[in-house]
Amino acid sequence: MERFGYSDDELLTLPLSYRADLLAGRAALVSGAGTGIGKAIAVTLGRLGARLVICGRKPEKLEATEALLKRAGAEVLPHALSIRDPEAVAGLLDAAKARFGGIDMLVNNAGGQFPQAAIDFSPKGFNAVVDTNLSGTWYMMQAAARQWRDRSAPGAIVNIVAVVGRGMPGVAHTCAARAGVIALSKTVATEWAPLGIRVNCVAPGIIATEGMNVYPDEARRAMPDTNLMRRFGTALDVAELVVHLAGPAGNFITGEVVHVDGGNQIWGDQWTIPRPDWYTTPQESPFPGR
Ligand SMILES: CCCCCCC/C=C/C(=O)SCCNC(=O)CCNC(=O)[C@H](O)C(C)(C)COP(=O)(O)OP(=O)(O)OC[C@H]1O[C@@H](n2cnc3c(N)ncnc32)[C@H](O)[C@@H]1OP(=O)(O)O
Ligand SMILES: NC(=O)C1=CN([C@@H]2O[C@H](COP(=O)(O)OP(=O)(O)OC[C@H]3O[C@@H](n4cnc5c(N)ncnc54)[C@H](OP(=O)(O)O)[C@@H]3O)[C@@H](O)[C@H]2O)C=CC1
Repeated sequence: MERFGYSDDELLTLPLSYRADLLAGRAALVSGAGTGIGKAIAVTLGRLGARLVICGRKPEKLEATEALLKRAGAEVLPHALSIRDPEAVAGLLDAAKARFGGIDMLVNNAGGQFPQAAIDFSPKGFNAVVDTNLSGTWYMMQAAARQWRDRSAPGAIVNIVAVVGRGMPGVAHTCAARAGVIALSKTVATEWAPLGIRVNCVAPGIIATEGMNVYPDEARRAMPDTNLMRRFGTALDVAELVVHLAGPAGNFITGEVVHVDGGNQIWGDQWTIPRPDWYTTPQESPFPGR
């Protein structure tokens, strides 16, 4: 199988667009940091001087990112949990406070879905995706905001979502959850501005990560045709945008959804499951209008 995503050495050495001490003295919490985009975000923040709290369900994935962050000279606190457990999330924020005095930036990257026709979703499958991507992200946002309020400290949240403006056939559950995160983010950007908390979303298009292996070969092969650049984006494309929004360059940006998608929001098919004949061959509608 084709390798998707960066090697550890690439994550540590690829040139960045920011000065090396940009985030010195700041602490960041990144969810889903054991793989793919989350790992690239954590390592990029660490290379720029931030201290890191990293979380995800599987400790062995976090250990790999921890080792990489140490090679980058960053202090790191790994903490295994499911973001679907609100008490565990509260404990995570407590642990971050005990170790670093609190965080300055929260990046909600953990998430995922499986491709399936919506008509076949089971209640358990639909709920698993909504619990992870919407509820889990919310528990993290609220726990961080409460801590910032209680510390009278400012904070920045970046939520990783997806390109959902036109829907995405095959992943309706995630479209519903991500649209929910976008609406939540815009709403609390307003409620929390008086607390000095900024809230933004990043919507990646197709990004080369090992997470892409959940899609069938045929769907993955067609993915470069879904954007104007005719290729996959990289985890660093996403990570550098996160630095912009969470760091000092983003000080006047809140309530925003920034797409890093090669133009997929305006052009390109988005099928993640085989298309029905309806969309591939000329059809005469069996449902004529009156
Ligand atoms: C052309 C443009 C394409 C753009 C692509 C779309 C943009 C997004 C890309 C990405 O996000 S890249 C990849 C990101 N990573 C992942 O998606 C990770 C893989 N997915 C998951 O981990 C799961 O899907 C999950 C549901 C998000 C995890 O939840 P949980 O661990 O609780 O789930 P499970 O225990 O595995 O399953 C619960 C329940 O869900 C149903 N289900 C799960 N997988 C499938 C499947 N492949 N097909 C059908 N149904 C599935 C099922 O009901 C499960 O219950 P049980 O049957 O196991 O009892
Ligand atoms: N790659 C792409 O093209 C796109 C990705 N995205 C989104 O970007 C994010 C990162 O994707 P990517 O890196 O490609 O995929 P990955 O599958 O590699 O990353 C997802 C991460 O989320 C973690 N995670 C999943 N569920 C939970 C949970 N309940 N609690 C804590 N952590 C969890 C996983 O770790 P563990 O299994 O250890 O819990 C994993 O590290 C996801 O939200 C994804 O949906 C959006 C659009 C496009």
